[in-house]
Amino acid sequence: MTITESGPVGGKTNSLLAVVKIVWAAAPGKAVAHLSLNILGGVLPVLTGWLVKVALDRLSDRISMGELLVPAVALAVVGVVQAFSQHAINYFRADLSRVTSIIAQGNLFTSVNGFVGLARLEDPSFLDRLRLASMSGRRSTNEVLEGSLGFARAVITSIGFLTSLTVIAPVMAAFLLIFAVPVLMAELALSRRRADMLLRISSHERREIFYDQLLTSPEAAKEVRLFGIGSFLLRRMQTERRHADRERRVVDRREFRTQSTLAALSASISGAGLVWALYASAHGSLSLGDVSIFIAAVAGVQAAAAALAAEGARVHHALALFQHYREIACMASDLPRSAEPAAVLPLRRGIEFQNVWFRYTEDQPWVLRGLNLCIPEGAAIGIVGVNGAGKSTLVKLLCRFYDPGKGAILWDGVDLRHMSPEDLRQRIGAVFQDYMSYDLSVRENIGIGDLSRLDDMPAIMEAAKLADAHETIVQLPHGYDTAITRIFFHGPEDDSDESSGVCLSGGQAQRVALARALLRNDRDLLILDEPSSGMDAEAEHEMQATLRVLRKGKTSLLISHRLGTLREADKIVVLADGVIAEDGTHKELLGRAGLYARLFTLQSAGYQESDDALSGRVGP
Ligand SMILES: Nc1ncnc2c1ncn2[C@@H]1O[C@H](COP(=O)(O)OP(=O)(O)OP(=O)(O)O)[C@@H](O)[C@H]1O
Repeated sequence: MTITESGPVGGKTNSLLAVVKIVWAAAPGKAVAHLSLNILGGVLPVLTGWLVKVALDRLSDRISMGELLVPAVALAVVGVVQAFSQHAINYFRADLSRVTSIIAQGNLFTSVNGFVGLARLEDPSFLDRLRLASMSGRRSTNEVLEGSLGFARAVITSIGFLTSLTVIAPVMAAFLLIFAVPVLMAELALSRRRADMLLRISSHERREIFYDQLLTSPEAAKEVRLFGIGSFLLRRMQTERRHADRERRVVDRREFRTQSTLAALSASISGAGLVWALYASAHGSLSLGDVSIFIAAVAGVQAAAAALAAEGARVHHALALFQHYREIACMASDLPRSAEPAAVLPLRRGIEFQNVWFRYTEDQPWVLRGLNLCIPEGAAIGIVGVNGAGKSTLVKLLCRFYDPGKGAILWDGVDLRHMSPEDLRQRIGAVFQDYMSYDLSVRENIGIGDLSRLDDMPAIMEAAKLADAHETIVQLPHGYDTAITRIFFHGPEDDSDESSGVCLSGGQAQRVALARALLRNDRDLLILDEPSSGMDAEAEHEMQATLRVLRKGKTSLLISHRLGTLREADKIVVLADGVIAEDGTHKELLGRAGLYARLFTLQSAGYQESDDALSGRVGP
């Protein structure tokens, strides 16, 4: 990651403008109403102070009841407006928070979805930032908005009271004004420290969440219990929490020391001022009304100065977090996008890897070292190699989840980098080795293979039949509408209390994933990375027979460790040390007595030893 603290999105002023933009886009009318109410909220305390002074002065002058009525009624009206406006402010605050956070969330995840590749999502420092960005996208717009309005309110109130105080006690006004400066500076420094601390503890918090999920997820529960690692994981989780808490405590202590010292100083100043005002009143130089406005103004200025510092710090802190949000929301794609992408036409000649070198990061070894591979249109290619040989990496490069470090991958002669990644992926159907099972209904689990056919039941059922999943699905409690879930009762859309979600077996879930890929069977390239690894012998046998028919005449890549499933491929490619060690048909490779022949012989021997009777059916 090359993002600096200030980021490529400008400073805090730009972030403030970005918040204003979001708020304005979300609800301009409500934003104006909220702003007006906050300005009113700043003026009303000063108005109340002056009305009390007028009322007290008139009372001590023993004037008529009629003249007293004016400030009394005005005070009552101001009280009513103040009470109403506070509730209206609360309402607009909550509503603006809702509408702005939905826009911020949309912007953030639109940006993340726009990343072409996977590398950022595999980078821990990016994930830390993303977590902070997601948190601040939800909260910081509101924090910045409310903090700024609170700050504006405090400025108005303090100007009003300071002006009042200047009339009665100019020295006191100057004293309070000077004192507000260090308070503000101290609060800003504290908020900067808090924002830095949050970034520092982010990796501890992420690890804590990881252990938390391990301790509560049904997937991990079996091993956690069998190996008895619950308390080991708990200890690790709490170690992470303690690390984060240590950092938090340091900042809390500093805040406590600074804020309590400033509060004590502030109380001493107002105490001294009060003694002076009472003394001046006793000697006749201040009226009763003057004393009341003096007390209100000193308390008001101090409260406003504290609010200024607190709201300023709040805005500063929220803007610091909001920077993470903006950096990610404004981030360009990780892999370059062509300004004028070439059209991705149906495959006619084939796909070619030309001297492809690839490593995941610059400090890791090369996985592919000058790979040259041709996948002719219409050919069924099998890929073989020991664990870690780079088979899945090759597939990920084909889908352009990464770009080669050197060399190029060509689709009918056009470099994948010159195409729109979305258009390219539209032409590919795939089952990945680490396939997903979504907590959605079976229909949706298959339908998301081609969103345009999400409700096309005949097509979904056809894909399920091809993947040999149909018979299992129709026996589920709600057939294709049954949710595959352990998190939600029915599915994320419908979380009512009565459970009818099911948990599929590994092989059944793999068939659903295969059906999802086969819904895209009309695509130009079908990638199958260990598509039947979790299936029983008979199911795998039938599955391979189906796939053989489906792959006939179609461009496809099949990766499998069970070499028997690749026998009928047009060409088998053996990967080793980042290049093609050998290639040819099954027969040719066996005849060459190389790596393929050795692996195949080892597997055949294993099957024959285990059960000669079955070897004809489920051999490698
Ligand atoms: N996301 C990643 N980040 C860093 N290294 C990775 C990543 N994925 C794979 N690797 C590394 O790249 C190498 C090739 O991995 P790959 O998954 O392509 O192997 P494979 O041939 O598919 O292995 P297997 O047969 O075990 O599935 C391995 O050394 C692996 O550790």
